[in-house]
Amino acid sequence: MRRIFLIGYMGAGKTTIGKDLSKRLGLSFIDLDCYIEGRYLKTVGQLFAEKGEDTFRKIERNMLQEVSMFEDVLISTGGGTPCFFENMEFMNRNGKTVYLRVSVDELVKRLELCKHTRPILKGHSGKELKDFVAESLSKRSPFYEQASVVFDAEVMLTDSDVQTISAALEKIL
Ligand SMILES: Nc1ncnc2c1ncn2[C@@H]1O[C@H](COP(=O)(O)OP(=O)(O)OP(=O)(O)O)[C@@H](O)[C@H]1O
Ligand SMILES: O=C(O)C1=C[C@@H](O)[C@@H](O)[C@H](O)C1
Ligand SMILES: [Mg+2]
Repeated sequence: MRRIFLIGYMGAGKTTIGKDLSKRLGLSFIDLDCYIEGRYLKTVGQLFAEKGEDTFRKIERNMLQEVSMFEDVLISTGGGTPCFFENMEFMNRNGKTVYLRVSVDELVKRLELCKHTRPILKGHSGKELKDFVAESLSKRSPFYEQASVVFDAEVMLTDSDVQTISAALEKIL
């Protein structure tokens, strides 16, 4: 049985790279944010707005535990998933965790383009966005760094990079 959890900050590429990686490894793909949206028939943004972050985090933990029943699967988590409750420890007990590490400057560049779909960024831009990302990444890093494997995802990963990651993961699965 093989189960991978892809973790990292918003914009690290968990959803983008996860799809490709799962195909190469012959695993089913689940994006935890999409799974939650499908179950609640609401976007993550709507859930934050209507129920608040605390309730979203409880939903996220419950859905994480539910998708972790699946076997031979790659699960792309939400950016905050490893940092609440005992989720990081839970993932390490139930599969291999893979952290996509990206610097603050690169994250800010990517998030400027898609920040409106991430409620936690609260529409910040420019220096405010950079300060926010720097502060929250420093709080979250101790969780992310508990991953079984860390990959540098600073540059747009090419086919051959994803192939290298896939081959490295084959060895530890
Ligand atoms: N390696 C990369 N280089 C440059 N841009 C990237 C890279 N990976 C993803 N992106 C871009 O960054 C944006 C965010 O990527 P993606 O949605 O995969 O991040 P995520 O880690 O799933 O974030 P979230 O935690 O918010 O779900 C997308 O617009 C995507 O095209
Ligand atoms: O980093 C975060 O806290 C989040 C990341 C997204 O994947 C979503 O789960 C949500 O927007 C919260
Ligand atoms: Mg995602």
